[in-house]
Amino acid sequence: MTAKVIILKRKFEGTPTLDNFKIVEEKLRPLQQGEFLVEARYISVDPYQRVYPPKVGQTMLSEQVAKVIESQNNDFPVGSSVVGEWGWRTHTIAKDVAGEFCLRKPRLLTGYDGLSRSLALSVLGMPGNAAYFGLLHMGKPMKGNTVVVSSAAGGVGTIVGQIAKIKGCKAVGITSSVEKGERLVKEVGYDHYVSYNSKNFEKDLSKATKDTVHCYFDSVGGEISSSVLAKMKKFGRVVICGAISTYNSKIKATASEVQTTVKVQHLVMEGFKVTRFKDQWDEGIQQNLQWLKEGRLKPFEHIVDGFTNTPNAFIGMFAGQNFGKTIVRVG
Ligand SMILES: NC(=O)C1=CN([C@@H]2O[C@H](COP(=O)(O)OP(=O)(O)OC[C@H]3O[C@@H](n4cnc5c(N)ncnc54)[C@H](OP(=O)(O)O)[C@@H]3O)[C@@H](O)[C@H]2O)C=CC1
Ligand SMILES: CCCCCC(=O)/C=C/[C@H]1[C@H](O)CC(=O)[C@@H]1CCCCCCC(=O)O
Repeated sequence: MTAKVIILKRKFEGTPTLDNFKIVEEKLRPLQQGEFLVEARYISVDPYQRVYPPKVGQTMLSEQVAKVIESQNNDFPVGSSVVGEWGWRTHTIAKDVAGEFCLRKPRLLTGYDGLSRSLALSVLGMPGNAAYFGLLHMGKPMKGNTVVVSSAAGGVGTIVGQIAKIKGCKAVGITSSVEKGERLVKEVGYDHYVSYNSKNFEKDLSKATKDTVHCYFDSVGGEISSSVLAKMKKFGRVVICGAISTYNSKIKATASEVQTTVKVQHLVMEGFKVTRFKDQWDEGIQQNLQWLKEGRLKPFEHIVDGFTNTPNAFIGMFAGQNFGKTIVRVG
């Protein structure tokens, strides 16, 4: 068996380009006891792969949903579907990770009858839990609150907006264009959208929020966030999920002055990495699954076909080509 593997050929500098990646072939040896051979079905591309890249020459990191096609491990029989951290590669000799549940441990996908297994990389996986725990544990949205979400049309943002609505809030989504904004309202259920590329951004944001933001779920940072912070209500909560507007910057971003607003408005600003919730992981997955089955949570996935298109999917995500979670469907 020969695997196709995408490695980091050149260190990222600025926005990723095709030249950062190389596809190589790797001949796989026969399985040993305890191992199983997985064939990728869906590969996740995520902003963190830009922030925490592998060393040059090594495989791009990521989770994937795969099928077991050969096995020397009774816990992972041939034909089963698994999610695991195998990176941008078509085939992998996998083994279990000793000990308790962790995100590095291969997990069998069960209970997916009638559902696409790609959901394990979106609503029923890491982005779903970032939305669930980030909004509910830190954003603490209360009925009637106005919740603003940046990168609202993305993998995490499409879920945050829906959970905010489930909790009885008014949801305002920020995105790059009118087209994506209209989809946020019509398809996702946001009450309003604001395009950060509009020359009336400040005015539009004021109108959509009535200058009263109780909770800001921030995935972008930078100037967009300065504008939202200026509209926070006293004792508001700011959840720092990410800062994608800075990830491709060649100059290290310095902190802008938020102290005055945070002080004057008595804001609580809290950041998180979703891995912090590993001990409660299943709570988020099960709640999102229940909402999905009840039709209260809709999955939004931007599916890109073909393994060799994985770098394009990654690059496209930074250019905002996605609506929902970017996932590569292999083969
Ligand atoms: N804290 C945690 O544990 C986790 C954090 N994250 C973070 O959440 C954020 C969203 O991740 P994810 O949902 O996977 O990705 P998305 O699906 O949201 O994709 C990225 C989006 O970012 C937007 N974007 C790109 N460049 C800029 C820019 N310069 N300014 C504003 N928006 C920009 C684009 O949308 P648009 O067209 O609207 O510009 C693009 O679609 C990231 O910051 C990521 O690092 C994700 C998972 C877990
Ligand atoms: C905590 C960031 C570590 C990044 C590198 C890494 O170890 C990735 C681990 C992922 C694992 O494959 C399954 C996951 O869910 C992990 C990613 C968690 C991402 C958290 C931070 C995301 C961000 O800042 O965009």
